[in-house]
Amino acid sequence: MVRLENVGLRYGHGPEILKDISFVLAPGEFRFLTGPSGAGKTSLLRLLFLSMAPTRGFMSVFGQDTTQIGRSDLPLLRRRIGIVFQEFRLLDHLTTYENVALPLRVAGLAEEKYRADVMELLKWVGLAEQARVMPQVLSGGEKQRAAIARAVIAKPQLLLADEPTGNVDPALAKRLLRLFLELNRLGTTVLIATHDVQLIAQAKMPVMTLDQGQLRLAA
Ligand SMILES: Nc1ncnc2c1ncn2[C@@H]1O[C@H](COP(=O)(O)OP(=O)(O)OP(=O)(O)O)[C@@H](O)[C@H]1O
Repeated sequence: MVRLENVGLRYGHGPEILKDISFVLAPGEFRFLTGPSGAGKTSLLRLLFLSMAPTRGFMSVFGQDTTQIGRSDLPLLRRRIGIVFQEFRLLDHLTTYENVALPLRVAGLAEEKYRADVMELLKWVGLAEQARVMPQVLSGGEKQRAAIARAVIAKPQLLLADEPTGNVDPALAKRLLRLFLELNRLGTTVLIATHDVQLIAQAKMPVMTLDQGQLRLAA
């Protein structure tokens, strides 16, 4: 699904912030990515979402060498990835419902085919009442849940999530974890960057730790 070999990353002429990162994420795996603030977790997710290219090393996503992926290939490849950004990135001109439904609309599905699924997922993440409101009026935790719902609605092959429980209480975090685990059970490969030790303890899934740009894998 994902392979990195001795990947390094620097921003401009700055210091190398990811150093010799090597790991394989096999199809169907569920892993956490943790590490201190500034360790490079978001940067690693940016690489996997193909928002940036490594400055050295080899990387492949869905079996494709990322240096061979052209700009025009990106939209189709990204449709296979669900992503929860730390800053949510909801579209301001769409309602919560429309934001969550967007991946299905983009995939060409007719609304009558997905309306019930979107409403059910909104209910599951506790946003049924907010379906018709615009993102500006949502709280931080509500925005986060909308972003998660949008990332999982199309059952992507790969789910990348950056601090997906950073804005919700422990009970909701537990509920969201169930959503990620269920998605994984249905076949999605999952990588979650988080500081949430409770979440990691509950999931009992492998943890990769980034420290000063270097990766350690702990069981
Ligand atoms: N666009 C950028 N330009 C220059 N430096 C950047 C950029 N984005 C991140 N960095 C630097 O890269 C390093 C890693 O940042 P990154 O956001 O990947 O860490 P993180 O582990 O996700 O941190 P946090 O847990 O606080 O979100 C930091 O030193 C940061 O200042």
